[in-house]
Amino acid sequence: MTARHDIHHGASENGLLILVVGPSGVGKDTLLDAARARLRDDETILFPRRCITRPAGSVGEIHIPVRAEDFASMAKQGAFLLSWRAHNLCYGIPNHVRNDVANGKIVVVNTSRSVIDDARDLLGSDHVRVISIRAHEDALRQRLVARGRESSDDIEQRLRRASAYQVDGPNVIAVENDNDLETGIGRFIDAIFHRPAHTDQAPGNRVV
Ligand SMILES: Nc1ncnc2c1ncn2[C@@H]1O[C@H](COP(=O)(O)OP(=O)(O)OP(=O)(O)O)[C@@H](O)[C@H]1O
Ligand SMILES: O=P(O)(O)OC[C@H]1O[C@H](OP(=O)(O)O)[C@H](O)[C@@H]1O
Repeated sequence: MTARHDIHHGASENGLLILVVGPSGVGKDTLLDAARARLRDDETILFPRRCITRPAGSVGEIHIPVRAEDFASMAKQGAFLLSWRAHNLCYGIPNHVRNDVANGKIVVVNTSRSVIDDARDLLGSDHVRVISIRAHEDALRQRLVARGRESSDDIEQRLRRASAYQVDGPNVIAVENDNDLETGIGRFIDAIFHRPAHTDQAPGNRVV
């Protein structure tokens, strides 16, 4: 569903789109919210809200609510840099992000694993970093149930999707979010700045 436009011309050397990916329940929005709060004084780093056909006021992420009947026409009019469908919802990253990256900003967004290559095609791999949040499969279920946003059927559907994609290619940083939240936040912020961080990557059923 992603419109293809070439923005290689004129892109700033420093601009970077950071895609935060991983299976539902792994902690993407939680880590993003914490980083957004801690880095709020850094004008070079932006955490834009996503357009989602999910009603406003849902548990968790603060998003830009879009009516399902409007989403397709918005996508056709080029409103989104990236867009995809998942969990019976439509998601869009607003198109202004392309200019933010071209102007040298670091833009951090929660996206589907299915649009990583679209982003690389659109912005060039040098301007895309992928932060792949990982956790044990059993942690995903516990967290989705505790979050209480989805029905049990939706949770099972999300868990089935957990291992649907492999995250690979250039400039991918894995962040383990199995431990306490503060550890996960520290690792996530290190990955945004691409600071080498200690990761005790224990074996087990990790979900990339
Ligand atoms: N390290 C952690 N330890 C314990 N609980 C966590 C940790 N990280 C996140 N959580 C909790 O797990 C639940 C799911 O987190 P979150 O909504 O951020 O996941 P997500 O990857 O954004 O999921 P989705 O893609 O479905 O939105 C939340 O209730 C959150 O508080
Ligand atoms: O499984 P994949 O395609 O990687 O991710 C599918 C969707 O699940 C998550 O959405 P939400 O935050 O749960 O609404 C991701 O942000 C993405 O939009």
